[in-house]
Amino acid sequence: MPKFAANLSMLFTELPFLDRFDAAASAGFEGVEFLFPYEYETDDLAARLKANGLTQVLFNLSAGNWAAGDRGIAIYPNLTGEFRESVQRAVKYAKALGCKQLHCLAGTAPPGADHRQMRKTYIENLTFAAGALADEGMTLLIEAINTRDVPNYFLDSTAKAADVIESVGAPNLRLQYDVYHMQIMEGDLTPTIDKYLPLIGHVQIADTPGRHEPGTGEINFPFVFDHLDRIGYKGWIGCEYKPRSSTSDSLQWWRKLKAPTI
Ligand SMILES: O=C(O)C(=O)[C@@H](O)CO
Ligand SMILES: [Mg+2]
Repeated sequence: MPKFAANLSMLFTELPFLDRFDAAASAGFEGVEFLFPYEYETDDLAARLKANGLTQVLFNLSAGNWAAGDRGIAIYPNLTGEFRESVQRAVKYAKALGCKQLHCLAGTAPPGADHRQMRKTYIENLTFAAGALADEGMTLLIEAINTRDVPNYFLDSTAKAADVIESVGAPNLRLQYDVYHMQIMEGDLTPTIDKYLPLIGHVQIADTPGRHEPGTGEINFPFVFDHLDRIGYKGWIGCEYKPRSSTSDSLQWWRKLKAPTI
């Protein structure tokens, strides 16, 4: 069975953020991920991880003003200074939390934007970030995101992400393959995973339509999970979905997977 991490930005939101660590561990998770740690003290986060024996699997570099709709700053030529600061800050948090993977959002490119210039900036920023993370034994991840939820997101296909990874050419830059986004944009999930397996550092899941738990939509998750085992995927799977009702109810698929007779 693959290793599953609870995404604390989406699961257990019935609770204050710091209490979600305890809830994830009580539900049987051994790893957690979330969007951003920056409004919390590293000591408080580290204490929750330690008390619950949890691994911090992943979080994101700052991505601009999230509440205002920003989804990354890595492609903007006028924000390279801010980008570099965000790398330093993320590495500081990651070291304190023992976290080995950081995701870098790209940003959105409105119609008429200079895509060639943005790609150049993106490559330069990723090269800088991958270098800074390599010094700490960490991996940088990029994720293709569906443009229905995030219109104009710069990185919107697995092939484009693979091309960017090749252009940067850093061994610690890898792909975050989000099954939900890629079902919307591409379908053909397991052949795509097979093709890009050597690049995949992290997987995330949600069903579609709705971005709810496995079993609520069109994706055959038992097949996908078995497939990941069969092909030897050794990374984590982040449960990055919005529970259709309560988090506890939404975890029925997970209880079944752990104890198939239930
Ligand atoms: O939206 C997603 O999917 C994510 O993985 C977030 O971390 C933002 O990229
Ligand atoms: Mg994702």
